[in-house]
Amino acid sequence: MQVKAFVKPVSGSVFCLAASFSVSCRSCCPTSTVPASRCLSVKLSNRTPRSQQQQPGESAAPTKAGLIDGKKIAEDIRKEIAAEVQQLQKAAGRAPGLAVVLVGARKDSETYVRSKKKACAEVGFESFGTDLAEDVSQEELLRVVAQYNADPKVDGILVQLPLPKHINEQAVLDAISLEKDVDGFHPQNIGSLAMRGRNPTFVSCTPKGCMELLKRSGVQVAGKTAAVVGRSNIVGLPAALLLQNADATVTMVHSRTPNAEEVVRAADIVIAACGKAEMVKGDWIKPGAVVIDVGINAVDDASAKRGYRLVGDVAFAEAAAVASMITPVPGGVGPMTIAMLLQNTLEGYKRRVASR
Ligand SMILES: Nc1nc2c(c(=O)[nH]1)N[C@@H](CN(C=O)c1ccc(C(=O)N[C@@H](CCC(=O)O)C(=O)O)cc1)CN2
Ligand SMILES: [Mg+2]
Repeated sequence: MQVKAFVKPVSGSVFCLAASFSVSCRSCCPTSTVPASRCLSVKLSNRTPRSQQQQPGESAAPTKAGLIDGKKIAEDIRKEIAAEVQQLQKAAGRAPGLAVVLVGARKDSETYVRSKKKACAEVGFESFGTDLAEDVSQEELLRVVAQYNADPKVDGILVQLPLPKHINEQAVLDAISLEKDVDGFHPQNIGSLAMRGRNPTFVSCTPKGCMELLKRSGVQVAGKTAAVVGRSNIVGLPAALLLQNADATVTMVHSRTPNAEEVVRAADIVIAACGKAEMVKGDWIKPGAVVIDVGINAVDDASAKRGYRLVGDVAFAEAAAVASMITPVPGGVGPMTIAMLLQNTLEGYKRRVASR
């Protein structure tokens, strides 16, 4: 079996799965603490002339994939944001502000909202929160959104999804001011993404996080073939548009695609966001492809502490044996969603401060 080395300098986040390192060496990452003598990447790249080495996303013989460490990349981004906030807030006279609206008591939503507020505190943002009962009226929810739209201390607003069935979700998302739509779910933001020459005010966090993972892992997107599995407004559609805007040739795969496996197998870059546990199998993956797994699915596991474990939309072990790089679940795309939310809020803050 040919084992490939990473040759492009990448952030401290793609690490050698085969060598079981949790951080990479300095040839992979300038800030890494692993000595080069222990790094599989270095050993292998010493063997092959640089010009002959395979780039991430280019096809080659089967290989052990490098892990794209979203948790570490998200941490790096939070540090960058914290440093920028420190610099900006004195002149601005206030910190960036994010308002988080939670409806009901879903455990997962409560966890995500808590994580978002914690992340705000970590980077020096002010967070505002409104928790509403499961049976809140749409009118009351819209009133809360309108209040935050008018609040000068609030740069970003998000309503945690999913919402209870009796609420018209799209009507609520449409009510968030375009300038504060840090989730990027407003139809005008998605529409602008689809049009050449128009930039959205905000790009939705999960697809933006996928692109950031590719960028910080040294994956060249331009000229590559990409498959996006899933066509949701929140992830699949914007992810496909972002890849296309980055000059990839993109095919979307969904439940009515007759030749899904074939389409995915032709792709240099795969973004899996179909919400079905381990649906994308190892033999769907083109050797050397880069795999970004958006799925977070809980599967029963009596041996796990919580009684379940999380898996992605990709059969990880099988795909990792074929891909050149892959994101894990957990610790891949998930943490990037919150890092991108912070980045969007900072962008909104900077625009609002500059326009005063
Ligand atoms: N208004 C929004 N609602 C929802 C969004 C969103 O972007 N905006 N996305 C998801 C939930 N979500 C953030 O809200 C989110 C999901 C997962 C993670 C994450 O870091 N997951 C961890 C695993 C966590 C665990 O152990 O359970 C990981 O993948 O490593 C962060 C944010 C739906 N709603
Ligand atoms: Mg556009």
